[in-house]
Amino acid sequence: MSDPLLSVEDLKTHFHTEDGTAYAVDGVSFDVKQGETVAIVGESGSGKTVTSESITKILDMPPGEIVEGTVTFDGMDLTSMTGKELQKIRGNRISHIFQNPQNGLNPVYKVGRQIGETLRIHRSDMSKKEVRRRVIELLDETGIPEASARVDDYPHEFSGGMKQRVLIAMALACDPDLLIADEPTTALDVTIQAQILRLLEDIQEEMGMSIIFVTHDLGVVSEIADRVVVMYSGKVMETGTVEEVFQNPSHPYTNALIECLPGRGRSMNRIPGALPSVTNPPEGCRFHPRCEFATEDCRTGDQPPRHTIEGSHDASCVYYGPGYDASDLTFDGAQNANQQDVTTDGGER
Ligand SMILES: Nc1ncnc2c1ncn2[C@@H]1O[C@H](COP(=O)(O)OP(=O)(O)OP(=O)(O)O)[C@@H](O)[C@H]1O
Ligand code: NI
Repeated sequence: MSDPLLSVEDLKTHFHTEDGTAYAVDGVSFDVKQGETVAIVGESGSGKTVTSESITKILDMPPGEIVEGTVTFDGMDLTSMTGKELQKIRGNRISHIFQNPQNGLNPVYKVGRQIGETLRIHRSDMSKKEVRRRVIELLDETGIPEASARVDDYPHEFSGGMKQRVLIAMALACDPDLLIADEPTTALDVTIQAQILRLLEDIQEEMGMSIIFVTHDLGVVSEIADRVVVMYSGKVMETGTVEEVFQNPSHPYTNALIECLPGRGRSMNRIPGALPSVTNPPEGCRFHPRCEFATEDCRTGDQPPRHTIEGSHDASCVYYGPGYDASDLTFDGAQNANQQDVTTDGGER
């Protein structure tokens, strides 16, 4: 089997704040294979953005610091690279798109010029004419009508959804191996969200890049991802393929997230209880204070190891380890969790 394109191993990204150390990402490991979409999912504050921004080190450091771990991309360790070396990778081999398309564009420059900028930096052998032609092509590919005219428009002349398309065009300009999309549809209305998701799927099919898709919305995950990384309080709770995780949610946290989907299980809107403090997280499993199955073992020591359930499916829960019987995790509404089609509507807060 070939090596994964990206391998994040035991990543710890902490912030030094006035209130102490914030353990935002605290020992996260996962792989992304060539051409696959991996969704990072979890409630607000679980460390999804910090994880994804640690990959290319676009975090503010300080106050952030990668205190441990490695990020291996195509055989290179990104964590030990200099800023200059990383600049050659960002926007070129790994590009990011973000939640708010407003912030990604400079209001004073035409969109075509802004997309072309990426090409001028990373593809300096291209002529002005070639850059313009490629920019129009990119706008066209990302579904902007009359691309050859819109290339000379300013950002304010585009709607929110169209701005996000422009930013996707910019991210794709250099044909990246990995696209990191952090809640790219959250700021858009529901119909536009669906269009942008479809666009990303189409583009991936055509270009074959890998995608890391960050979202708090499990409904979106089942539509777009191949594999899922469920995060909670800076830790990975469960990973597996979309089928494995949706048909057989194994960590009580994942199950609770699925129960929160509209029309599911107990139909609660949110998991009862609050996220733990980021500066003073609980011992043991970080989810134990909210977990109805927690035992003494869950309340002490470190986060439990990620026990394999089957294939690539694992869960960081003592019930899958020695001395426990996983069938004691009697999830309410587990039978409902077998239905595969989950809709995107209603998932947003
Ligand atoms: N610059 C910073 N300084 C201090 N703490 C930070 C900083 N950036 C993030 N954090 C903390 O790190 C934790 C993880 O934040 P992160 O943004 O990764 O969460 P998230 O899972 O992406 O949430 P959301 O769904 O709201 O985007 C949070 O508790 C946050 O307060
Ligand atoms: Ni985030």
